[in-house]
Amino acid sequence: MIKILEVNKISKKYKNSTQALTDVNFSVKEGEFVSIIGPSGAGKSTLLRCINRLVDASEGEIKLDGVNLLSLNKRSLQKTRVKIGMIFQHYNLVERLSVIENVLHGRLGYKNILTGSLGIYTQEEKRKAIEILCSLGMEEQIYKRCDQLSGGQKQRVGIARALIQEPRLLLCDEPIASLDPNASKVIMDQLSMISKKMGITVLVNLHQVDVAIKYSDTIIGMKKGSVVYSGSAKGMKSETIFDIYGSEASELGIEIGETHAS
Ligand SMILES: Nc1ncnc2c1ncn2[C@@H]1O[C@H](COP(=O)(O)OP(=O)(O)OP(=O)(O)O)[C@@H](O)[C@H]1O
Repeated sequence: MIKILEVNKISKKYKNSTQALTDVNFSVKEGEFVSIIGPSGAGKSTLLRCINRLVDASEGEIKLDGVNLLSLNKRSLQKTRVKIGMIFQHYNLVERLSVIENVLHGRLGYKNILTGSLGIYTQEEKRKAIEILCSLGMEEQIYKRCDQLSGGQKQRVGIARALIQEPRLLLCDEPIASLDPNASKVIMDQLSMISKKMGITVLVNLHQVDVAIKYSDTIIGMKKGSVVYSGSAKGMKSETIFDIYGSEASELGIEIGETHAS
């Protein structure tokens, strides 16, 4: 399978001297479902943010389809960024706008300043927005304001907004951290469908190790800014989880055998 993403020797030091990432290396294949796990402060969010350049890495290269994202100027970056969808823990929606308006915002990367600022979308874009929302079970919410939605519904709007971008890669920063177990399952099932049926590569930060193991092809385990495990989800052993989480591992209460069986 083709490598869609290559992260080579990435380090990030914030201005306050926090070394958030040190020599991070991994690659992701097209259509793969990859979870990044690790304790709080391990660098998971910083890593995702470096990939879409919300944060600039201090060293290294990040290649998407062979193009080093860190070498792109502002204009080229804007063009390439439409290939990267992003989903956030707190959804990042414009709450006073309708569901469909929020979804259409996902097309802004394809617009010029005028059509973008006036919110001018084609009939085809509107049709596509509705089609995506229906495929995510949101047919009854299309014209509702986002502040009338549940957390799980808001996250589905976030997913729809990312999908209408027609991304090659979907980055999800703790997409279920604010959701109850039922809503979390709906979102994880939809992300899995996006990877397996639509062939879009999914890279997701998760705190829930059991969920990561259940849904992922590959797991990247991080600790103190470094990758300490990179391999198949099925190959994860209790010792690996202990290595990643240290004394926190027992508090997570994960029975690895049960997780693999589910
Ligand atoms: N903007 C910032 N400026 C300075 N330091 C930061 C900034 N963002 C994150 N950090 C620090 O970088 C390190 C990694 O943080 P990061 O948020 O990437 O970890 P994380 O694994 O995503 O944590 P969590 O699971 O709690 O979200 C931490 O020490 C954090 O305090």
